[in-house]
Amino acid sequence: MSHLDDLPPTPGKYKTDKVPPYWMILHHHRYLRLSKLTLWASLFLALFLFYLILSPPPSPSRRNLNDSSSSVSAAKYGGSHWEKQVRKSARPRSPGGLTVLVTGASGFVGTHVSIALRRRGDGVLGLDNFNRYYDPKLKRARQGLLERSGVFVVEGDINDAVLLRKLFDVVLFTHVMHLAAQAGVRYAMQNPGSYVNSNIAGFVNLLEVSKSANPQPAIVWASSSSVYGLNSKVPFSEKDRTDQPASLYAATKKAGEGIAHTYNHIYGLSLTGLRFFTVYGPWGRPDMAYFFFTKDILKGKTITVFESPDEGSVARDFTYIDDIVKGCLGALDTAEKSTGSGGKKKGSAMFRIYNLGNTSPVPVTKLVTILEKLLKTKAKKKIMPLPRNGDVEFTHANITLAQAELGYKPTVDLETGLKKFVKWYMGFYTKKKSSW
Ligand SMILES: O=C(O)[C@H]1O[C@H](OP(=O)(O)OP(=O)(O)OC[C@H]2O[C@@H](n3ccc(=O)[nH]c3=O)[C@H](O)[C@@H]2O)[C@H](O)[C@@H](O)[C@@H]1O
Repeated sequence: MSHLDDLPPTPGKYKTDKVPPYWMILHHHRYLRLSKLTLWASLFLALFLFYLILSPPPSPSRRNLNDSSSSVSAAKYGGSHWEKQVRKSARPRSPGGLTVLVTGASGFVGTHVSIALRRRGDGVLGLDNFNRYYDPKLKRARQGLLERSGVFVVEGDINDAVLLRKLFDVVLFTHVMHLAAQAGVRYAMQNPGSYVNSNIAGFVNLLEVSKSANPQPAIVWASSSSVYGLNSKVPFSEKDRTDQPASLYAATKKAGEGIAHTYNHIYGLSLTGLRFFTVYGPWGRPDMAYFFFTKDILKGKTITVFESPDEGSVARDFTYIDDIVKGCLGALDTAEKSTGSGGKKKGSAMFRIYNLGNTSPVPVTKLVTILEKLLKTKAKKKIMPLPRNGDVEFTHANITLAQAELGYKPTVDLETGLKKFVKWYMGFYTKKKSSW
């Protein structure tokens, strides 16, 4: 019922000797409405004051964050001491070394790439929001490792344009290694917003700030093998179609490739996308199968192993972290300069996409057998048909292009790589007596 519905629809319809005059009714209704309005206004004011008292002051890292579920901690930056740390970390130690901003530096790939760059004398500044997608203690432990290698990690979010501009003001980055992302294929069904927030909005924010920087950096970023989606032609080549994603994660990574292309086209940013194939190894991600299978096998918990609908095995082109690091460094080293300045394109810049895989897919059942052997424990397995949760049946990389242009040549097979992972896992989790 609208607030007008209780007024007489046709004035003059009522007899004047039985009902008060129209203006009196109107006045009475106005009075009632006014007092109701005052009541609601006071209630709203009280609630607003209550909210103001209870809510914490806004932190810069949340300014552009439209998804609260990523649990971004408050950014800690600014001041002369902070700027000194930033400059020191970003300063190359060898002549001609690169000056690289690594986003997602406390992530799995970010940590390894940052340390490798630092070791060979490049300047590296890390950026990470330490969100709670998986155990932040592991990210903090990686941060400790980075600090011991001389890499300072700024705590902040790629959606924070003010922070990014500040970093580009303090340091003239020659390169950005963009690894900050919302990873994981299956989690996209639970928290779709976090994928849009990091992989699309965050990426655009980074590109916006980079295109306005002087000089513009060359950018290398993480795409994913998942962009091949439901393709059945193997091995996957960069020339193949990528328009059938099976998960929102894949769709956001594919969108990232399109977005990158526009920034290359309009602003002359040099951009290189790397399609990683199921990267694993020490300091890895606890949300990935090889990691939580290890944890569950050791605990005697049942693991679920997916199989194809036709009872065939699900397989992945598992790629060891050291091989991926070499591919990342190869991409940074061969990236040509961006051409734009002052936010304007001056000439065409390079745009590249490469597969970084291992070229030998292994069934997930074989992954379990290797783990059982390394852990000397029989796994309790539940075999289940592959659910429609974003997973694809198999991945297999054609790496000819990366081999020819980046000098990429994977050398570690799954058994050798898992051996190194298990060694790290046992050392890390038993030494720390963690609750894992
Ligand atoms: O290659 C990539 O681009 C992607 O690789 C991994 O995704 P995925 O290959 O699905 O890796 P896992 O989640 O570790 O799964 C590995 C295999 O184990 C299987 N699996 C997973 C979970 C489970 O409980 N049981 C199971 O059999 C999956 O179906 C898959 O075949 C990463 O999680 C993504 O972030 C990355 O982008």
